[in-house]
Amino acid sequence: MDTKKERFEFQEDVERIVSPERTTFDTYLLRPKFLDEYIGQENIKERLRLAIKAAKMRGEQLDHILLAGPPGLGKTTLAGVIANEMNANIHITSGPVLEKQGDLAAILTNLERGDVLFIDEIHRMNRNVEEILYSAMEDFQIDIMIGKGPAARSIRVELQPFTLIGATTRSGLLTSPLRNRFGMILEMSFYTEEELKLIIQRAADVLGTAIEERAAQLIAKRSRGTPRIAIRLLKRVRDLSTIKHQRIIDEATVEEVMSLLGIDEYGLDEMDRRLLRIIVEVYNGGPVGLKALAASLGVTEDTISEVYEPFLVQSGFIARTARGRVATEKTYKYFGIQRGFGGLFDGVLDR
Ligand SMILES: Nc1ncnc2c1ncn2[C@@H]1O[C@H](COP(=O)(O)OP(=O)(O)OP(=O)(O)O)[C@@H](O)[C@H]1O
Repeated sequence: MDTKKERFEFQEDVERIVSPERTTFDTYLLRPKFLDEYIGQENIKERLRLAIKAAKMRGEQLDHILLAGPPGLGKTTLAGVIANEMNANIHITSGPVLEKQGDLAAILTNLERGDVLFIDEIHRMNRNVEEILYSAMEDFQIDIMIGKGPAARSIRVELQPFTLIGATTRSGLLTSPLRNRFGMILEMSFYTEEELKLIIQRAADVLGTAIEERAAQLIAKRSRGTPRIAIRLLKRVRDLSTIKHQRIIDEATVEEVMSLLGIDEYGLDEMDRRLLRIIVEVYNGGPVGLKALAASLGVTEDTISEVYEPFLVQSGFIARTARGRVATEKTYKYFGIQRGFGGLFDGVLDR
C-alpha cells in the first residue's frame, strides 16, 4: 500500500466482517486524517501529541487509549487520526459483534506489530470475551481453551505489540479491570459553536459546496455540540440549496430546512420536546426515574441516558438529581409554562 488513503480503504475491505458499518466514501473524505486537521478537543489533542511523539522516539507502540463521550463526537474519526499519526494500520470492530472469545482471538492473532485495534462500544462486550483482552492488553498474550470437558486444555499464544483504542459513551460503563488497563482515558466534550462552524465550513469545502459564514454559524448553533449532527444537517441544507440552484448556501435556506426538520433554535427536535414535556406535564417537573421516562417515551433507557440526555443536561434543560431527572427553569420558560407550587425541587437538586 503506498498511500495512507489506500491503506485505509484496504483495511476497510479486509475488515468488513468485523466492521458492522462500512464507511462510505463520503465519510472517508470528510474525516480529518491528522491531528492538525482535527478541530476542537484541544486538551485531548495536546495529550495525544505528547504520547505519540514519545512513542515514536522510543520506537514503541502507543499505550492503550479509551475515548469516552456521547455518540457522534468523533471518537471513530479520532482513532483513525491516531493510527495515521502513528503510521499504523487500523482494524475496526465493535463490542457487540464479538460474541465469542474466538471472534476476538482471531482478530488479535492477526494483528501486526504496532497495529491499532479499534473497538467501538467496548462497554457492550461479552464478559467472557472481555476477559481475554486483559492479558492481551497487559502482556500481549492470550490463553485460548481448546476442546471441551476433561480433555480441554489451554494454549498460550503470543501477540504482536499493538495499541487498543476503545470507544464508549461513558467511561463509567466499563468494568474496572478493563478500565484500569488503559494508559490514557480521554473524556471528549461537546464542541463549541465556533468549532462546529469550522467543521461545517471544512466539510462544505470537501463536498465542494459554498456556504455563507452566517449560514454555517446557524447550522452550528443547532447541532447539539455534535459534529455528526452538524454534517448531517449540512447535507440536508445542501440538498435544498441544490434544488434551489443556489450558488451559495444562505441563512434562509438553513432556516427553511430546520423548520422542515422540526429543529428549533436550541437544536432540540420533536423527541427532545416530547421528553421535556413528559417531565413537565406528566411528572409535574420531576423528579422522574429513567425507567419511567423510557416507558413513557417508548425508547430504551440507554437511548435516553446516552443519546438524548447528555445534551439536555449540558444545555441546562434537565438536571440530574439523586431521585431522578427534573425539568429546570429554562425548560419552563421554553414552553412558556408557569412552574406549579409545591416545592418540586425540595432537597433533590444535586447538580
Ligand atoms: N474534531 C473534528 N474535526 C473535524 N471534523 C470532524 C471532527 N469530528 C468529526 N468530524 C467530522 O464529522 C463527521 C461525522 O462524524 P462521525 O459520525 O464520523 O463521528 P464518529 O467519529 O463516528 O463519532 P463517534 O465514534 O464518537 O460516534 C466525520 O466524518 C468528520 O468529517
